[in-house]
Amino acid sequence: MCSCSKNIYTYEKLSEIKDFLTEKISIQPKIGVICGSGLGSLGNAITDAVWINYADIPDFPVSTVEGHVGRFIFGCIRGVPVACMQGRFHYYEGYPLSICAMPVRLMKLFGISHLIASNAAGGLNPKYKVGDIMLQKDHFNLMGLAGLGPHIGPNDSRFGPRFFSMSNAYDEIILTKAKQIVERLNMQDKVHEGIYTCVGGPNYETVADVKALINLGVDAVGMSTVHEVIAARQCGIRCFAFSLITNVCSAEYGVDCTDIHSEAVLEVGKQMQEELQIFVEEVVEAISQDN
Ligand SMILES: O=P(O)(O)O[C@@H]1C[C@H](O)[C@@H](CO)O1
Ligand code: HPA
Repeated sequence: MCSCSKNIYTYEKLSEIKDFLTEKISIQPKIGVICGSGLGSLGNAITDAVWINYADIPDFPVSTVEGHVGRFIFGCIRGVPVACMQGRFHYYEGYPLSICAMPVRLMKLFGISHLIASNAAGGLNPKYKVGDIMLQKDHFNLMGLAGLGPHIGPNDSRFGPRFFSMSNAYDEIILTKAKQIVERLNMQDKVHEGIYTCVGGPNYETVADVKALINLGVDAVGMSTVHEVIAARQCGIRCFAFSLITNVCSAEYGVDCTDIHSEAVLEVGKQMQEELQIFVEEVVEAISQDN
């Protein structure tokens, strides 16, 4: 499969999926939340929840990765209606980027105005430690430079214009509010602001990869989010994203990095789940007050 293969998730198909889901829920989500690897517990913040497994949605892909439950939760966080994805789709699972980003377009059809995306990532910035959080100030679109994207192929303008700016991809107002929340929750010692990039994976990076990414000004590396934010910006959704640093990437040969594996990534998510849940609740509340 390649990123430019025919996109079966047309506007009409996504409208059908939306109608199917609408019959099962009683809220109209305003904010979309995507839980990263090991961060599914962010869904615990949701009240009046309705869970819908991806496997039960006609023509929907399924999550094949551990740490991604594979379901939507529709409900409220602090009274704000949300659609939460407990599990996303990754390029390395064999899904083209158009499918990886498809749920963002689906959530747009529900009327979401904002997206909160989270991910597990490796720290490239030498200041980052395991368990730290990086608020995404921007991303470096490495896969895009290689000609891969969620929007390659015919453009349906109902999902946004063919050409669009990515210069304010991460909303400055939400980022400022998130930084205020960090101070209020006394998390400033472990929170940074930085640049994320997405690689194809599923292997982690070589030392040469790490050195190159550092030279490119990237602070954390993962395997998601960038294409979701591109699809979101194309259709006018305001974005906020953060990375949980689950491991640090070595830029030196001879350092034993065999502790980088998916179980370790999930374990860090587990350790941080309560703190991150409160953080996300606060961000949702702050976004809702902004509108
Ligand atoms: O879904 P995210 O981006 O959080 O997942 C990251 C990247 C890989 O899927 C996995 C690596 O362990 O975590
Ligand atoms: N590299 C890429 N993706 C990741 C990493 C990493 O080191 N850690 C968690 N997801």
